[in-house]
Amino acid sequence: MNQDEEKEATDAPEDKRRGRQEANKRCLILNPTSGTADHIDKVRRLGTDWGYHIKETEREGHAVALTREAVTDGVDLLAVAGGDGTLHEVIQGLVDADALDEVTLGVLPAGTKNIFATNIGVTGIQQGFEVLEYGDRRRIDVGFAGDEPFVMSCIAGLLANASVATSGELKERFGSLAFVITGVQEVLTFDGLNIEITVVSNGEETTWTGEALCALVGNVRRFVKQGGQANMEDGLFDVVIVKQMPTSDLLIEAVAHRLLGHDTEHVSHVQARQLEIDELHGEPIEFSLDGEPSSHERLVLHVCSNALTVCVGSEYDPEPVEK
Ligand SMILES: Nc1ncnc2c1ncn2[C@@H]1O[C@H](COP(=O)(O)OP(=O)(O)OP(=O)(O)O)[C@@H](O)[C@H]1O
Repeated sequence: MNQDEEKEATDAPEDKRRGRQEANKRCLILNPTSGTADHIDKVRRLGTDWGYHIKETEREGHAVALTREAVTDGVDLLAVAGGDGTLHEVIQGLVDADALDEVTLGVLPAGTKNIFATNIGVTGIQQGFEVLEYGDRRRIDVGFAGDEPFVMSCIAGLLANASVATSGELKERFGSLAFVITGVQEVLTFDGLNIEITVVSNGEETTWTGEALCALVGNVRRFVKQGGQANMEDGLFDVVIVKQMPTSDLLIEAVAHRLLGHDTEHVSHVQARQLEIDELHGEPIEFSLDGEPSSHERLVLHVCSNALTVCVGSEYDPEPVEK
């Protein structure tokens, strides 16, 4: 019995219904195909116990429309059972309905990677329901790439190709490691990006032009040093530019940066409220927005500060210290 199941076995249903009075209209959007799809019965059962109206997705992109419907229904507590892709669609639905500040959002990790859930201290489905009920509410930043919202990251270049190219089968077998495996395969064939990046930081504009392996823009995720959770409430992106370098240096740089926490020659890190990424030769750049692919020659990114209320677990740290 895992921790989640142990806790579930000791919780009486009447305790579950003793929720917050103010959250009187609740809806749960369930992706029955995410992860290994073994969460369906558990989410349906617990969702009903906790008093949620459950809407199940029937196809790719469906969570956008279901979220818009939930807003029209006047829902004020919205649970998302799925992975990061489902969450991305729900955020898009909230933006479409102009309702980012009208609902309180909680996640029930039922995907493959569940990066967002992990970063806000939600580790299991049962615990996720409890966090929705009793957890702290925090207002986090939402990033926009053009007019498309993202909460975790916008990645251009090598890692975008890797995260998009990672097959469902690989993800199922290897989880997080699948991204690393695909990344190593991709690095051998990747040509690099010819880009200009203009960053607005502390009111000052700085431009970087050159050949890059990738540009990583994190809201919830931090990519430098040991990575981990970024400050999601500071109104700033964590921007990392990894310059083009010989493949043989790449691993050394990655190890120095991630494991040893050293700054390295080929990696620039800056915090910014807004940035523009332009391809210099008019070629489209492949981006990954919260893991979903998109393609642009030019992208303007900005942060909407403290735009979304989310239910966070006790492990969530509003001001994580960079390690
Ligand atoms: N009924 C459905 N049939 C097929 N695809 C669906 C259905 N409902 C949702 N989807 C799609 O499933 C995709 C994957 O969902 P999601 O990203 O949440 O799970 P995951 O890939 O397992 O997890 P993670 O993104 O955390 O690694 C999304 O792109 C979504 O559009």
